[in-house]
Amino acid sequence: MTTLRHDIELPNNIPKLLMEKHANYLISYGTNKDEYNYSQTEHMRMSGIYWGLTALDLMGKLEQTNKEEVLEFIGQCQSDSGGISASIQHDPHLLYTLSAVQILCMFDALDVINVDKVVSYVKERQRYDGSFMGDQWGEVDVRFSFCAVATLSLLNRLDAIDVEQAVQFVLKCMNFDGGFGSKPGSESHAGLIYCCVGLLSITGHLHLIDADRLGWWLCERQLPSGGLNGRPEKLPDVCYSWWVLSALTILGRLHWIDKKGLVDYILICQDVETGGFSDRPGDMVDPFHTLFGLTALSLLDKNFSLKPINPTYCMPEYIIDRLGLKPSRLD
Ligand SMILES: CN(C(=O)[C@H](Cc1cnc[nH]1)NC(=O)OCc1ccccc1)[C@@H](Cc1ccccc1)C(=O)N[C@@H](Cc1c[nH]c2ccccc12)C(=O)NO
Ligand SMILES: [Zn+2]
Repeated sequence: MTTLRHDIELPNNIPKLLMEKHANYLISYGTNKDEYNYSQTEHMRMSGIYWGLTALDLMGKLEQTNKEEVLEFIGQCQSDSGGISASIQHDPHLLYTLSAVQILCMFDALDVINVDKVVSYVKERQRYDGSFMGDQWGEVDVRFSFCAVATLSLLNRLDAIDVEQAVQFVLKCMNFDGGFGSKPGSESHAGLIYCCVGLLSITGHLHLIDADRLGWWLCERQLPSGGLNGRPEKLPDVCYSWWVLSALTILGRLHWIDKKGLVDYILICQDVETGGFSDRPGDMVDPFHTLFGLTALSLLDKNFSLKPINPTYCMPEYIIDRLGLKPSRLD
């Protein structure tokens, strides 16, 4: 009897990587500010800027962006608490504090913010059990542990928090399937696995992971269409290419994936008219899926002439090298 599998059929003509169209899509996305989609994403604007700039840098187009305008915006988003918000006058949060620090590292412009106050904001988010709250309202999620550790390591200030306790909380989120959920007892999810593997890579604790069991769960995400999903029984989605591939790369098991099948799936998700990538063929494109389509292709095949991406930080490798950071990987 046939088991129902959510998946999609791939057309037979696969377009090549349309880099110029993607660069033009991202550059024009930030310019017409009254455009509907732009206005609907104000609550995550800082992350949106990080997605666009990282994608443009991978394509060698960072110098075509308005650096001064971005730096001015970030300076206005740091609150008295030291935390950074998604947009001006919004509440600060670890998610956007990370995005802002990632952008400033790419532009080599950390002087536009008060770094000491960022460090104290992050430090104040850690709880007695090692976990982190995203903001002052107290939601706990292992995503925020990654935000805290990634932010402080980019600032070379990991000394400000209890790293051992942070690692202990991540281990409590590990499930019998080798994966990780958002809190102890939560279901394994590729995005949270990326956060937990990334944190353990930064702190040098990858040896605590069952790499074969987790690697197996991750490569089980690949469907007949070649695409990857984020959990069993879900549809494929371009952004899960990144969450799964970055974790597999850190675990030294990227070769467990059928690369050709995945490359074809990602290329089919390009919009050949407007530029940009969508989650599935035919859907609306957005900067989020455009970044994660490009970062996945960068990990899969050097011949796409994209700059190498660091799997732990989701930032161009040359930036991580410039900062002298060496996140660990299993070989
Ligand atoms: C809030 N987000 C999500 O929940 C997306 C929604 C989605 C896209 N495609 C299917 N669902 N999901 C998502 O990012 O899931 C991956 C994930 C989940 C948890 C932790 C890390 C990654 C997206 C935004 C979004 C909303 C709706 C549609 C498209 C993008 C989002 O901001 N994701 C975060 C995920 C993330 C990346 N790095 C991280 C580091 C720490 C914590 C989170 C992230 C992001 O990209 N930040 O820079
Ligand atoms: Zn997606």
